[in-house]
Amino acid sequence: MRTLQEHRAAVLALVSPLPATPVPVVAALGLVLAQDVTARVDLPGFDNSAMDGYAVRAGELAGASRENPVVLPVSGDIAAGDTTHHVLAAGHAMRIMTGAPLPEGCDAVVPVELTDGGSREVALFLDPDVGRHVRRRGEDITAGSVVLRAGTRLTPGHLAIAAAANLAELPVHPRPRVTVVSTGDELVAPGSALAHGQIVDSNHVMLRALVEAAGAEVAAGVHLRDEVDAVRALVDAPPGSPDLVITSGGVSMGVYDTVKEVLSADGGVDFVKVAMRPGMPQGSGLLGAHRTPVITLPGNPVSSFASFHVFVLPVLRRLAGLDPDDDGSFEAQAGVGWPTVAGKVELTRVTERSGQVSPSGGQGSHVLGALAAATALAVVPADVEHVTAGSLVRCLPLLGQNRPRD
Ligand SMILES: Nc1nc2c(c(=O)[nH]1)N[C@H]1C(S)=C(S)[C@@H](COP(=O)(O)OP(=O)(O)OC[C@H]3O[C@@H](n4cnc5c(N)ncnc54)[C@H](O)[C@@H]3O)O[C@H]1N2
Ligand code: MOO
Repeated sequence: MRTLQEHRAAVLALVSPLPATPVPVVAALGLVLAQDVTARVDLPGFDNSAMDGYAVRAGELAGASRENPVVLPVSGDIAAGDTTHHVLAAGHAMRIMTGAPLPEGCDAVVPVELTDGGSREVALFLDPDVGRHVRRRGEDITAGSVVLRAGTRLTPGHLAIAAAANLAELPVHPRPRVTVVSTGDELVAPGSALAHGQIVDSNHVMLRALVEAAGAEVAAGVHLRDEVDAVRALVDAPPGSPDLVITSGGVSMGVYDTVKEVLSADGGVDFVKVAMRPGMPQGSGLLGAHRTPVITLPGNPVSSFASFHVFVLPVLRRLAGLDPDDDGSFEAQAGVGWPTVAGKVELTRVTERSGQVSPSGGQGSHVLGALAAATALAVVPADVEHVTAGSLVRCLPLLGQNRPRD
């Protein structure tokens, strides 16, 4: 039997980061930068006003106050977006708006609230320092400087600075595209009339949602019956031409476990037992002549869900250009004690409350109630047989939860 770490290493060895590609800055949210990027312009690009008010020469307003205003003629208006090169004549003020370029000769701005608001001449009540309410060219960023580093997962703030630095496209690792395949003759779509022995294909919905919650894209989603020809067609040409195929079901010891039968014969996929609960039967490899990476997950819904978090998520992170190990794991205190299986890593579905974790309900690999209630998986090492209340356990946050992750 493999350890969880050994199988994780085996699946990670199947992939490398997807090659960098330029993507429009508006479409880059959540993607990972493949190279450092540098500003194309200074930010601000020109000296400009931080206030709606009057452009002045500070030295001409010495001693100005509400009681002793300095009155100057107003020689014009400058709006944001005005591309004319204005010059502030000595002994004059110009009306200026927030973001408008300063006229030559101006070294301070008096906010309109500290004036009488005049349009032909203005009484100014402020004796400003040089540079007051002025945003200097390049004070935020200078052209040619690195604004974002390779490896950054792009947030709205990152996109704002990239756009302001006048970058139309960013070199990123594209979003990994995943084909989700559920297998089994017993499966029908949600909302169907269920004949005896049939169940709803909930793994299909769950795995697609996990793919999206992990920041990847569903290339195609299919349900296959336990038929050799159907699985062989998947080997020959996975729908959606994905970067990764994930399957659920058909990997254990049953006589209708067609995924295992066909994919082992295909030669590219190894089926192994991993010392973990749930999720013992696993498979991975490179599918067919096109060598698309594939991870075969067990059919039991909780097993599929837990296996996704420990095997598929790191692979998606690596494809996306992220560190697979930087998965947001955290330590928490066990709020209660609970028994675990000896000799296998146990992935207990837990809920977190006030910094403590407790099992979220029944732990059978078919029990969806506890899965839906959980916020994390407690990763209990193989040599632990009983988690004692108050001990520290390592936890992996569940995808789609509102915990901070990059
Ligand atoms: N003799 C043995 N039997 C089993 C073993 C074993 O070692 N020896 N391992 C058990 C373990 S552990 C697991 S996990 C399962 C894995 O089985 P498969 O991956 O082959 O999955 P199936 O047999 O197809 O289904 C198992 C279970 O899950 C339900 N299922 C399957 N697909 C879906 C789906 N898309 N949506 C919802 N539910 C699904 C299915 O109806 C079964 O109840 O094998 C054990 N058996
Ligand atoms: O390994 Mo299975 O996933 O325990 O039910």
